[in-house]
Amino acid sequence: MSASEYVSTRGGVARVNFADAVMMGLADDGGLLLPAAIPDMRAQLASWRSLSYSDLAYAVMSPFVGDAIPAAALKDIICRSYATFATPAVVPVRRCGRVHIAELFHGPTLAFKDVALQFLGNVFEHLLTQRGGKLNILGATSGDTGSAAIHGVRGKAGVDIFIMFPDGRVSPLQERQMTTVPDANVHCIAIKGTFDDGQRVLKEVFNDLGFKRDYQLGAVNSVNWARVLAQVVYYFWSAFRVQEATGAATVQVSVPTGNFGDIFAGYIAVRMGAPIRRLVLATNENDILSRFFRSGEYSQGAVCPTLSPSMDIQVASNFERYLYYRVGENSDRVRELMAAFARDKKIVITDGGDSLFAAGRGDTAMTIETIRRYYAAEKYILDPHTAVGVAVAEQYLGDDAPMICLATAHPAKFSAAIEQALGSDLAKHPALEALKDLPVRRVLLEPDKRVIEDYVKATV
Ligand SMILES: Cc1ncc(COP(=O)(O)O)c(C=O)c1O
Ligand SMILES: N[C@@H](CCOP(=O)(O)O)C(=O)O
Repeated sequence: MSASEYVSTRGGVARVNFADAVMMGLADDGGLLLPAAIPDMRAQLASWRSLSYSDLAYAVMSPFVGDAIPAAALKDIICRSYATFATPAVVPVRRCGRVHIAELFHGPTLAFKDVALQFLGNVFEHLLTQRGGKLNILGATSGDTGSAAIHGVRGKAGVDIFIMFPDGRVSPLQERQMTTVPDANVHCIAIKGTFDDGQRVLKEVFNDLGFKRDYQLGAVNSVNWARVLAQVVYYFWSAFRVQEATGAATVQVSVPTGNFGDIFAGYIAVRMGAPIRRLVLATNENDILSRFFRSGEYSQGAVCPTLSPSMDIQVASNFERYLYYRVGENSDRVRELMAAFARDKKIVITDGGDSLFAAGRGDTAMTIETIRRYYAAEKYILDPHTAVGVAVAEQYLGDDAPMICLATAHPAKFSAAIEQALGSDLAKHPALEALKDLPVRRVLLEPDKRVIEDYVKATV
């Protein structure tokens, strides 16, 4: 079995290579694609420690790409993708009080999504050049994926991008990062509903295989394996940086979580041999995932708006990928469980749990208190999502494995939350200030499969 061949969590798709997996996005049987094998890279760790971010990205990702993209082209794609970041380190890691912050927000749209979406945009461009044809990307966002995906493909030949976002439920600056982009291939759709409604419609449209084929649909959400793969890299990177700084044998990583994409990348990194002892899963009040890891029950509640809007998610797309491993790579069992969840909005796993994960919930009061405390003690401004991760991480400090907290967005994207916590909007970023007076383009539509398909048909 090979890491560069892909299977579906639901077992209904013939094996495909990396290029076909990227173009397929959501698996054609409604499941999610995963590599047929995860390579054990422990023997390589010593030589990986001294690599630059781009060289490490090549080392981590190339076994999963195989011969679908020639080595020189893959290296070029990776270098161009990370040259757009504001710092040569790409992901700087800094000590901040009792934790280490891995800053994932130095890309063009100031959120961790850029790490994967700069890469995916360039992979799409490469594959379209090789294969010909065009691509109509359909995505759903709770705030950050949308603008990162748009900036990954804006102005690229042969690509149109349609992004659905929940009207009134993303921050004003997140919305402007999407709707002020003037390129003719960018189409922003505010939907009357929540992110979960958008993600449901996204999957319904991708499961309409005739429409998917006729309109050459492509996926930028973390249903696309390339998204997860590019995120695996920074788990190794930040673990190495903290090991250098502290001499620790292993680290812990705290991940603010919504759609389970980011922390699932951490899970893959651990399976590859990353020196990570524990993954700390942190949610806001939308706590379906933290409840699952504490109790075994995965049960859907109503989406609740919070100060960390990008994590206002109840149905976590990548949970199905994790479930596949949790039930012993048994796709029949995954199909049964997903059917049960669709029917009952609940599944229960009674296998005694997974000791790799710890989980907790950081609510609004904890988010505000954590932002205040870090500003007072460290003069460091945490964005509200990162603050959720830090608040939960603090419950797991104290053993000899240092704690890395993934900083998933720049605080300037969430000025209302920063103002609420610190009394005034202390976090500004010139790239965001520049958007304030630009004209916006958006349509407002119902979160309905037919409505979205008709809009795509009428636009392309
Ligand atoms: C700023 C921010 N933090 C955390 C998350 C949660 O990441 P994931 O959905 O991969 O769990 C998101 C959204 O994905 C986000 O935009
Ligand atoms: N928080 C995300 C939600 C979409 O998640 P994805 O990782 O599946 O793209 C966002 O910011 O849009």
